[in-house]
Amino acid sequence: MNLIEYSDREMLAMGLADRLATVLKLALDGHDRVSFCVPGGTSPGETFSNLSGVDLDWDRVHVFLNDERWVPEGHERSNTTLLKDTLLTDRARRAIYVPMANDAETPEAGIPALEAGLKEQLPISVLLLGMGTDGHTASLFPGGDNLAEAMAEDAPILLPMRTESQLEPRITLTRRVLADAMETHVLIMGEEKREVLERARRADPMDMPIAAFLRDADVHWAP
Ligand SMILES: O=C(O)[C@H](O)[C@@H](O)[C@H](O)[C@H](O)COP(=O)(O)O
Repeated sequence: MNLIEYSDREMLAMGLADRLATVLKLALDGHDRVSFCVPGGTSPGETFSNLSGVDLDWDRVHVFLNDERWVPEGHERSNTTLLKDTLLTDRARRAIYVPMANDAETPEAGIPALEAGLKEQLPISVLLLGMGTDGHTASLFPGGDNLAEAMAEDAPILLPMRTESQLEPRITLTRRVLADAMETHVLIMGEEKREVLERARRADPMDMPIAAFLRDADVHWAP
């Protein structure tokens, strides 16, 4: 793991956007198209806004989420809405959005169509992950009802995930899909998450799923 510390959150949002732009450019130099997989939640908004203004061949960049909360688009907890409002705007409006949500009633009903679209995006070229204070990443939650299946080597691309700590059902890319990424960056902010990160470095991924992705990752942190 490579830890990159920034003096504050604004510097992180600038530095991380810059780093992601560089790795996306490098990937675009070597490939006709690249896939860029990003988290939802509250942390990445400013980084996304900075990145959206970068001059890149966005029309060759396929963007999708790590995971989604099963709520309608436009809902305040919709990661898709966050992505469209903060990243897929400005220059990055030309990027190709790959859906991680649809209007099916349940995750189980929605997943087959989403998997069909995601299949051709793998392996992920550039992966950005977030982390929760319980050590979850994407929607790989400690204690999640499908965690064992989602962490397995033979997991499907996507699985539903339900857990008591979360209001609504989720869908998540599984461990093997995320772990296959060519390049992994993790975004965390605040002292509490820094302590969680230190614990996660020695943890069993079934207890703290972020542990499965740290070894080769660049972790970007600000207080
Ligand atoms: O939908 C989500 O919530 C995520 O994609 C999730 O894995 C997130 O990255 C972490 O929970 C951190 O969330 P915060 O940035 O809100 O702390």
